[in-house]
Amino acid sequence: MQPTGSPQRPQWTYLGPEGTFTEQAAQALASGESLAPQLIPATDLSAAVAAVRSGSVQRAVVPLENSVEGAVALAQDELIHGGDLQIYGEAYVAVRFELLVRPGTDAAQVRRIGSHPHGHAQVRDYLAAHFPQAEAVVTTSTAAAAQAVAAGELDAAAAAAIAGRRNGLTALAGDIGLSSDAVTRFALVGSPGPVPPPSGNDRTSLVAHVPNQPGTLLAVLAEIADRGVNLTRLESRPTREVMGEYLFLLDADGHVDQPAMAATVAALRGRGSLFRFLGSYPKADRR
Ligand SMILES: O=C(O)C(=O)C[C@]1(C(=O)O)C=C[C@@H](O)C=C1
Repeated sequence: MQPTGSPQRPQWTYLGPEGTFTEQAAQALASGESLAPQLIPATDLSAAVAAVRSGSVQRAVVPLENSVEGAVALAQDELIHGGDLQIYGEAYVAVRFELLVRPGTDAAQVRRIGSHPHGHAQVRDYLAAHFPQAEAVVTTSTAAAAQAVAAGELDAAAAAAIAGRRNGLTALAGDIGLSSDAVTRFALVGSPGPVPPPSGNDRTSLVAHVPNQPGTLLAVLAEIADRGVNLTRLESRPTREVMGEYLFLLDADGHVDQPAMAATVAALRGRGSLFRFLGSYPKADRR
């Protein structure tokens, strides 16, 4: 119970259960808040986003892209389709995988190994080399796989060390990912609202729609480049309407309150290419 008269703590959700990489991102983002949010695990990414859209929580933390496996398509699609969302912040989390088992399990007993699809993609080479006969079982998150191991439903999980500690598991092997330096970028999303003021090191995210005609994407990119705005990511996702028609997710350095970015956004809106403004927010990588 919160004492009467004290400010209500905001509620944030994240891809749970406890022990996911997303929880680590949520904790990092929450540590920057003056009023510590209450972190509530969600069963999957869509449930986390739905909780924001319904207003039952203020924010959701979702994985956007990984330095090894690339975009998290479902998160990109949630930003494009359905009710409008806005990005209020981002966090980078180092992604190190351990092969977690119940104490006493040896390698010969490992037949079913669980992880999130993005987790499996990052440990595929290790599993192929060391457990070629094992079945790769997809779970809703890496920590859900660790829970399933603790419950005896799986033999091993490729998950974060913290998921092992939370579930009483031990590591049969450590650092089993394709890259020891793998990083996942997470977004703090909410319903559309006031854009946070410029921090001096910001990113702006947009969704552009360009007709399938010669030069239309180039014209959008020229609006950005001609104003000296640095594009940091360009991702395409299907419109879900017509085969061969795409929406483009754009990330660029700068804040919509700054003249060059404001002019870029206005120009894209003017040519009918601005499908969604996803927000301006502080960059986490300081570059
Ligand atoms: O399952 C988790 O622990 C997550 O936080 C999800 C997720 C992802 O969606 O990419 C996050 C980081 C890792 O790259 C693997 C899985």
